[in-house]
Amino acid sequence: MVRVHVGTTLPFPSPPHPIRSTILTTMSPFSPSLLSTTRCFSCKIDRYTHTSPTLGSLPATFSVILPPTATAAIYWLSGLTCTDQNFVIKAAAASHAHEHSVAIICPDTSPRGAGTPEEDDTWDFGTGAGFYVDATTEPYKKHYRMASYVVHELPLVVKEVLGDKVGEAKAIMGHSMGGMGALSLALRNPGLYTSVSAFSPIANPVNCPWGEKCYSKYLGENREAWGGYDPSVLMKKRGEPLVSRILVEQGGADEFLEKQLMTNRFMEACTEVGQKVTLNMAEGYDHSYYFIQTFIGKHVEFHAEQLRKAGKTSSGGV
Ligand SMILES: N[C@@H](CCC(=O)N[C@@H](CSC=O)C(=O)NCC(=O)O)C(=O)O
Repeated sequence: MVRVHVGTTLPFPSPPHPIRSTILTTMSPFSPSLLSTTRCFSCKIDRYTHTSPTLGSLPATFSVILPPTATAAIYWLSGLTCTDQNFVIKAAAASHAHEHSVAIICPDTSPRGAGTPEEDDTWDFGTGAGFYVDATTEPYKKHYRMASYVVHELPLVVKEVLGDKVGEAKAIMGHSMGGMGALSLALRNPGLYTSVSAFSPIANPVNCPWGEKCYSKYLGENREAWGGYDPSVLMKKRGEPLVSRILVEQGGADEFLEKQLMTNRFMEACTEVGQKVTLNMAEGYDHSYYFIQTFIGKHVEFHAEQLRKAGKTSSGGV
């Protein structure tokens, strides 16, 4: 096989010369491959695996709901215990993706097989509980880097498998730990996501048992550092609105609301800085995917509208 470094001048005409394209593809550090493909409404539901340099060279998996007319993408971040598939199977989002011509990209919730202490002992730490942070402590910091994975690496892999189909424009949404991740990553990267929404987010992780358990291990005992991944702390620290409006969906019968989620803390932070936020308290709904399935159409429509208004462009992030 001919090996070349990206950037080397090749003795071939410019793309789309097929030989040149083939050679550059073999140089990818991600080596993505399609695990499965199926169809739902007009959408393809594709599942990919790839090598993830960001996650310490472990294999990573993600799913894509892809309507043929998609021109932009919404990233969906799932909650504790999920893989890339919970949303695809349980949220019934394909008809909405089809209706609004947006792709939905679903990453996994943690690295898998990192081999770090206690990662498979409990459901709310380690595997399935990456919390969308970049760990700073040993031995987690080599693999537990879901913030950088979602913000930096995954869009590159998506571009590699979809080409320019969904462009650069991105929105982000998520559930519970993933709702927290969506809000935090949007706040950490102003301008990167055109819009942000959350279902039952863990709104103030530095002050709840799930957050305390994970952040003390991933980020160490200095609680100041935890605030870098806390939507309420980040919003207050920012001191001004992030986007024109944030959408939050919260079940009134959610079993985790008082002890873990504390949605009111995020609402208070938004009020303090003048951030417009719409909180829909949905009476009778719990924390499950039945709740998500009920309201996902509204969120896809919200993001599609913001992406359209933004003219499908956004700037790079940190
Ligand atoms: N231990 C239980 C509860 C786990 C749970 O409810 N997980 C939620 C997210 S909670 C916050 O991030 C979830 O989305 N579960 C997946 C699903 O498909 O419902 C358990 O293990 O079930």
